[in-house]
Amino acid sequence: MTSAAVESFVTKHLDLLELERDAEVEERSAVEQVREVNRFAFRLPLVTGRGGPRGDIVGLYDESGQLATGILTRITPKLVTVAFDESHDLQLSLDRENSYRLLKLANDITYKRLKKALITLKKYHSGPASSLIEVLLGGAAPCPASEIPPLTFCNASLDASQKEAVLFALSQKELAIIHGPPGTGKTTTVVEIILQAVKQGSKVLCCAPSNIAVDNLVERLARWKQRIVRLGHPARLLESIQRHSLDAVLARSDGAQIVADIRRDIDQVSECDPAVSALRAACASALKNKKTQDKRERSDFRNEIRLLRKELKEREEAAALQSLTAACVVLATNTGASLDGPLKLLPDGHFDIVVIDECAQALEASCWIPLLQARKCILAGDHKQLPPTTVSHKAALAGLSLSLMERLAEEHGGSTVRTLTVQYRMHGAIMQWASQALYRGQLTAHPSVARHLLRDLPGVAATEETGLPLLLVDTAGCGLFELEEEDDQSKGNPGEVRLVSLHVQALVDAGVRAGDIAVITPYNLQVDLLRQSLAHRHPELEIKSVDGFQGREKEAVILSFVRSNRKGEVGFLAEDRRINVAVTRARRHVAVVCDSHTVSNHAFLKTLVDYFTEHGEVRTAFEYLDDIVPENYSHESPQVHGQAGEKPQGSAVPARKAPGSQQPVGARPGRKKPGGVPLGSKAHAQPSVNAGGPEGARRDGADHFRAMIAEFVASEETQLEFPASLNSHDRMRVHQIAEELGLRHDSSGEGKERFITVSKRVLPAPAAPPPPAGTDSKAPVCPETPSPEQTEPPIRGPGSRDQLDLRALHLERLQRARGRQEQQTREGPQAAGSGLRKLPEKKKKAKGLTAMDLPAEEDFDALVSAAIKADNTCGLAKCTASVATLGQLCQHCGRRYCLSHHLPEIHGCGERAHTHARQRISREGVLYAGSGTKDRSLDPAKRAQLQRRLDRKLDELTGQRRSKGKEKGK
Ligand SMILES: Nc1ncnc2c1ncn2[C@@H]1O[C@H](COP(=O)(O)OP(=O)(O)OP(=O)(O)O)[C@@H](O)[C@H]1O
Ligand SMILES: [Zn+2]
Ligand SMILES: [Zn+2]
Repeated sequence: MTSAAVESFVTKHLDLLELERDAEVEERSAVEQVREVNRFAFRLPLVTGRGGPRGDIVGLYDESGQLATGILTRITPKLVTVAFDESHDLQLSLDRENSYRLLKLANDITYKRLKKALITLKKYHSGPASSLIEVLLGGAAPCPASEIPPLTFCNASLDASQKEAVLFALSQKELAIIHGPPGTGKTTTVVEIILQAVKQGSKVLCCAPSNIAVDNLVERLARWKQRIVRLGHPARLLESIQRHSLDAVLARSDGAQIVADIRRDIDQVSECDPAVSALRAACASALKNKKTQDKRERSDFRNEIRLLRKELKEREEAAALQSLTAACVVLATNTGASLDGPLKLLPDGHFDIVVIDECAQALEASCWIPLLQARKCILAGDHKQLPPTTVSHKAALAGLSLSLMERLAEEHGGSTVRTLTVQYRMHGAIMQWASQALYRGQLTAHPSVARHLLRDLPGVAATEETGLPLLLVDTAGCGLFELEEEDDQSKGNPGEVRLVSLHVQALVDAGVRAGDIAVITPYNLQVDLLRQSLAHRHPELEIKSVDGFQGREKEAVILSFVRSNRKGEVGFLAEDRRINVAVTRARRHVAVVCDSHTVSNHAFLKTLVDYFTEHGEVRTAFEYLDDIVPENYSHESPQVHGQAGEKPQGSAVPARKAPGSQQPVGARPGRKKPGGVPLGSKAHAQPSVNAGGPEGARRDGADHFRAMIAEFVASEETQLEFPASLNSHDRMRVHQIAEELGLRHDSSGEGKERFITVSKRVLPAPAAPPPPAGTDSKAPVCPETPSPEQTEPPIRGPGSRDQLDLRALHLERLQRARGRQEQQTREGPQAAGSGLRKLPEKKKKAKGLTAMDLPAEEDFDALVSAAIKADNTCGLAKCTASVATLGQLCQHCGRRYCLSHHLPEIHGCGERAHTHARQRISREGVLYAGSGTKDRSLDPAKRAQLQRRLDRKLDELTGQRRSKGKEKGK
């Protein structure tokens, strides 16, 4: 039974590895195109260390082909250090003017080791791992757990779920799985298990897929003064733990002196070899010996060297065996535990337990390298986070990315699994989403973190932002669309880049260190765009796709989900586990920047958006950006004038008021009910938690708000105040509806006090065209209000004041807001007290759209009379030319101008035209002729993309991810 299962498992995985390898080779040839050696400072010559090359193998090429092969020993953003094989050292003379390519060569050793492990597994007949194989592959039930004596925990602060996991792991006979959701102290628990096992006299082989994870364990175990040995090339280990490497341990061992003596002997003899001495002409003794050489002597030298080398090898192996035997815990990457390395020196059955940490991120084949060396295994990890990285999509789908841990957790269910349930990282509100979405609601937040906020950090001010664990900045309805790049799969969204950078700035201004903030986005193009706009301002800020963050944490995390389009297309968006990792990196604050309307078509992201909507603060992008145009209007053609016949004749157009003086003297204050029941209080009766953009909003509870606002529009009221008790998503809807209807909508107040005021707009004179004949002059200056059932953007019939261009209104409003702010600055704080609550200065700056003065009814009267009076003459105040037949409509201000004044720049719309063009660029990612910025804006994106590919490749090489180590055994 087992053998058949093993055989089919092995056959399948050998095939999958083959697929994966082919894909890797293919990808490499794509990457190599961008890797030009002359981008790096090149250090030559670099000499290999003892024991031969162990890092990633690279080839150096010029146009003529391969010049040399070597190994990467160090990579920094500016410098790649390569150790070339000694034979090349003196032949290589690189010309700095020339361009070279450095290619990573196929990592054969890793594949060889993986295959070898699988084949050994297939052939395994009897040995310590026999019953483990039965349990892991043959579907055999694990043996009943053994009784263990009560423990004294080394780490007294373990929580109940951690203690339970330790007891469970120790008592299991073959298999124990420790499932550690984010921040639950999985490594803490694994360390305790190892300490206890060692106390019981066990020998432990401890592995993880990546060098960084292994180093982490070494560090944590070293604190407990354990006898540990870390396998692997010292150059690939963190400096702090290099002293635990086998090489370092050997250097301190008894045999070290003898080994050093032999080594010196070899060197001395070698110097007498003519081939070597030619390279060491400077050596005086070599020169002397050279004279005495003859063929016979030469062969004597060679023999002597051979003997010395043999003795050296024996001595070194004896010393290594001694060190390994003395160690209680041996640590290595999965592939580093291969039996073609130092572990071959140990007798079969030396280890009692194999521990594999981060097991859910390891290829199962790589786990079998250590697994075959013990009778019992303890696997730790979280299969709800990222699976092992694979290059071949096909192989991944066929099962290569299914980790051993995930497979077993599914097959055996709870009987072999213990889950850690107390997490020590996230604010409770951040944790709760992940807990519900992925961990069956099992997680609880430790009291030390449950309520911690950014504002609790030293040096961080208590602003609104630093008091929020969850913030959703919604671009739904704001027209901040993703870029459409036909030639690339990746997506970018410049509007989201702007929002992210405003939010980063708000946090940094409040005193949050940029190094405590991560910006995470699933699309690589967006990573590039974000870096372009943020990296220079905040060098410490980490901007990455999700993968680089696994296993790490940040005080604040900002997510940009990018997708925003009219079709509501999400296509590929990060998979659920990747989103889980992204959110759960955050300790105190998560901000999601997205188009809730588009993104809610992704089932899992919808749970996130819904959760934030219900439990977090929701703001619309309107609150951040003052030059955006509501999506609904962006595809409407400019309103056409032409009902000249309907326009009643009016009096002279009043002169434009000076900036900052829109409010006529004696204006009645807008309707406001401080302390009383706000007008919109009934809006609260129907809160809805469903996320959605404008269209979505229209379908559900937003109908209620729409109806209320419609009622308001039809009334004589100038202002409608919504209660602060509205949840933030409802507030967002109110913003959206008001925006659609061309109403002013302002948020004021802080936190729980935050409320929205919707008010009617005022057009500064010379104003919009007149209302249709017969309309009450007090009728609202708004487009016709759609009925609640209406599912299309409002359509203005010929009878309505369709000349009102909403875009213009929007911009007009912004202009007034600015004027108002300037006025306030001029007049001092007293002037601000007139209407709404005043917001802190900083916030005003950040959002641009804060407290504005309310329009007074006189404004409406003035507006209406202006409108009535707008006749067939040019829109420019001083110009009386007729526009009845030859006029041109300005799409920015919605007025008609004579042919001499129709250009935006001439009649005063230049700024708006510019804004509009910029908006279009950010919306459509297109630059139109004449803008003159194409080169600056697009090419860097491309360049950054290449840079990003390179970075990714380099990241891989540094071995943070799945180790592709191929340490060459001695
Ligand atoms: N019982 C405990 N009491 C207090 N703090 C704890 C406890 N267990 C873990 N922690 C803390 O929680 C943090 C995470 O612990 P650890 O590194 O062990 O987690 P992890 O699960 O391995 O993390 P990840 O899986 O996210 O990489 C550490 O700061 C650790 O000190
Ligand atoms: Zn204009
Ligand atoms: Zn004119």
